[in-house]
Amino acid sequence: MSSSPVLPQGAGYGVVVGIGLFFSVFMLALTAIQSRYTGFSPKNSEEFNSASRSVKPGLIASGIVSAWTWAATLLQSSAVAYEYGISGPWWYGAGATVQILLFAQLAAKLKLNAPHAHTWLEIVYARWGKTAHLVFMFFGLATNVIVSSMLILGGSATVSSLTGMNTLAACFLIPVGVAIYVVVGGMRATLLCDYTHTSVLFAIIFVFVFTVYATSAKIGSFAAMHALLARAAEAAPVAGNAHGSYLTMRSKNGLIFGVINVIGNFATVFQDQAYWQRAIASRPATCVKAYLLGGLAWFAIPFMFATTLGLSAVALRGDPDMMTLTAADVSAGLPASAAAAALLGKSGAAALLIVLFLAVTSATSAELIAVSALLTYDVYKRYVNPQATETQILRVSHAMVSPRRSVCVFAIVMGILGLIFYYIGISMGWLYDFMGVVLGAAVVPIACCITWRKANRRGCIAGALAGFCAGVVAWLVSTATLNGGLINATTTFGNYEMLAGNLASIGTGGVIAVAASLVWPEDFDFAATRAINAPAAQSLADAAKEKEGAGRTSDEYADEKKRGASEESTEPVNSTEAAVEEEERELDPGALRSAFRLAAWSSVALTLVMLIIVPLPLFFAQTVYGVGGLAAWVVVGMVWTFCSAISVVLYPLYESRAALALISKGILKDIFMRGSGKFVHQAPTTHDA
Ligand SMILES: NC(N)=O
Repeated sequence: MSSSPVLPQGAGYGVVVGIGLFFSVFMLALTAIQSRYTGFSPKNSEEFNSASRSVKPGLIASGIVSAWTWAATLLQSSAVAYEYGISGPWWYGAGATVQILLFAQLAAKLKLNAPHAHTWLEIVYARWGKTAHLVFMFFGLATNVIVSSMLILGGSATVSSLTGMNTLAACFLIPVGVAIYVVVGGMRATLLCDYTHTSVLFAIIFVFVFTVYATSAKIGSFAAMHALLARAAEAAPVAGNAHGSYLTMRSKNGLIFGVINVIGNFATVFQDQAYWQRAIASRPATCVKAYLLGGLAWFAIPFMFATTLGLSAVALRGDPDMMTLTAADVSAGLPASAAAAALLGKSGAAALLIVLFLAVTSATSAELIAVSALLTYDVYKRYVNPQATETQILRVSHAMVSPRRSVCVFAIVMGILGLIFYYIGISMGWLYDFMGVVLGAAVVPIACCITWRKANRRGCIAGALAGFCAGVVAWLVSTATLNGGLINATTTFGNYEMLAGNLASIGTGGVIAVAASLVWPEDFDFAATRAINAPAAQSLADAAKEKEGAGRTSDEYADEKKRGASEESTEPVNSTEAAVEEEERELDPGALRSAFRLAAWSSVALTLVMLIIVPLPLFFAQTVYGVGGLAAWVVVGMVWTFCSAISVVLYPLYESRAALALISKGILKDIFMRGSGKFVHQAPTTHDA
C-alpha cells in the first residue's frame, strides 16, 4: 500500500504557482479586452468592486457556484462519504445548497431596500449605527478568516499529500498567487475567471464519474461498486448506519453531520460579503433567478464528486494502489485524492490537484475581494476617510489584495492563519464543523436586519453576542462532559460536541433576536438604507449623460424610466453609464417585491424538499440499497450534474451572445483595420448596444 506522493514536488509548485500566474495573465487579457471593446473601465471603483451591478444571471450563478465551491466542497464531502456512506454526500450537498436558495430572498431585499449599497455592513450601519456595525463586522470578518483558513488548509494538505510539496510554502503561495490575479482584474474579470474555473470543474467531475462507474478496471460499474461497498461494510461495519452499511440513508452520524452542516453554512453564506457581492453585482431584475440557479447547480458538485470519489475510497480499501487512510488523513480531507490516485495513477492525481486548485483559487479570490470591500467601505471610508474620492477608494481596494503594494494584508494573513492552524493540529474538517459554533449566532439577527422592519436593534445585537457565548460554552462543556474533562483538538471534534455548540449558537441568537423584536418592535421604513450611496449613483448617471453630450430632456428620461421599469431590457449593457441607467430602470419596487415573493416560496419549497421530504423518509425507512437502488441514486446525480453544467457553463455563453459578438467585432476590426475596434459610446437613444 502506497502512501508516498504520487506526483513529483515540482508538480505541486507548478500547479500552485502556475495556476496563479496563468490566471494573472488571463485576467490581464480579460481586463484589456474589457477596457478596449466595452465601456466598462476597471479603473472605476464601482466597476472594480461591483461590476457596475450589471452582470446577467447565468454568469452570476456561475460565480456563486465558483465562490461556494471550496476545498471542503470536494474534500470534506468525500470524507463524509468515506465515513458515513451515501448519506454523507446528500447531507453535504443539500445542507449547503439551501442557504444559497434562501439567500435569494436576502438578495431580493437588498435590491429593494438598499440597491446602492456596496457591502451588507453598510446596511447594518445605516439602520442601527456604529455599535451594531462593529459587532456584525466582527462576525463578517471572522467568517472570511475561517473560510479562508479552510481553503488554505484543504489546499495545502492535498498538495503536500499528492506531491510532497512543503506545507509552509503551500500555505503562502496559494493566497499570494491568487492575490496577484485578483488585483489586476476586479469583480467582472473575477466572475469571468470563475466561469472558466466552473467549466473545467464540471469537465473533470465528469471524467471521474465516468471512470468510476463505467470504465475503471478497479470498479467500472454500479454492480462492482455495490459489491465492494458491501464487502467493506462486512469487514468494518459503519457505526450508527442500518446494518453497518454504506448503502443506506439511515445513518445517525450522517444526520448529525447534516444538522451541523446546515447551521455552519447559514453563517458562511449570510455573513460572507462574497455572496452579498454577487447579489450587488447582479442586475436587479434577474438577481433572484441567479441565486436559485446557482444554488441548484452547485448541489451537483459535492453530491456527485463525493458519491464518486468518497465512495471509491471505501471501495478500494485494501487495493495495492490505495493509500491507507488514518483518522487524521480523513479529517484533512484526503480520501478523494487517495481514490483519484488509486484509480487513475498520476493522471488522476494531477486531475484532482487541478480541480482542487481551481476551487481553491476561485473561492480564495472571492474571499480576497470580499475582505477588500469590507476594509474599503466599512473601515477606510467609514472610519478613516469618510470623504474618500473614487481614486482613493480604488487605491485602497487594490492595496488590500495586492502583494505588489505595501499592504497585501489579507493574502498574507491567510497564509499565516493556515500555518498556525496547521501547526496546532487543526484540520479543515475540524474548522468546517466548528464554523457554526462561533458564526451561527449572527445568522438570524442579520437576516432580520435586512428583511424585517420590526427587527429590534438591541435584541439583534444581544442575540448575536449571547449566541456566540452560548455556542462556545455549550461546545466546551459538552466536550468536557463527554470526554472525562479532556479538552483538546480531538475531543472537541466529536459529533455531539460540535452539534451542541452549533445548535446553542444559532438557537440562542435566533430566539433572543426574534423574541426581542416581537416584544419591542421597531417600525423601520428602510428609507435610510435605500439612501445609501444613492446620490453618488445618481451623479454617476448624470456625469455619464453629460459625458455623452446628448442628454435627453428630463421628461424623455422619466418616460423611458417608466417604460423600462415594467419590462426586462433585452439590450446588452456595455458601459458603466448604461449599466447605471439600466439599474435605475430595473429598480421598480413592484417588480422587486414580486421577485422577493418568488424567492420566498421557491426557496422555502426547495429547502423542504432537500432537507425534509427526500432525506427523512429515507432515513426512517432504514433501507439498504441493492444494485438497482445505487444505480438510480447515481443516475439522478449524473442527470443533475448535466443540467447544472448546462446552466452555469452553456447558459452564460447564450445570454452574453450580444456582448461576445460586440467584442468579436471589435477584435476583428482591430485585426483588419488597425486601431478601429475600440468601443465608442453610442448616441443615447437606445440603452447602449
Ligand atoms: N461551500 C461549502 N460549504 O462547501
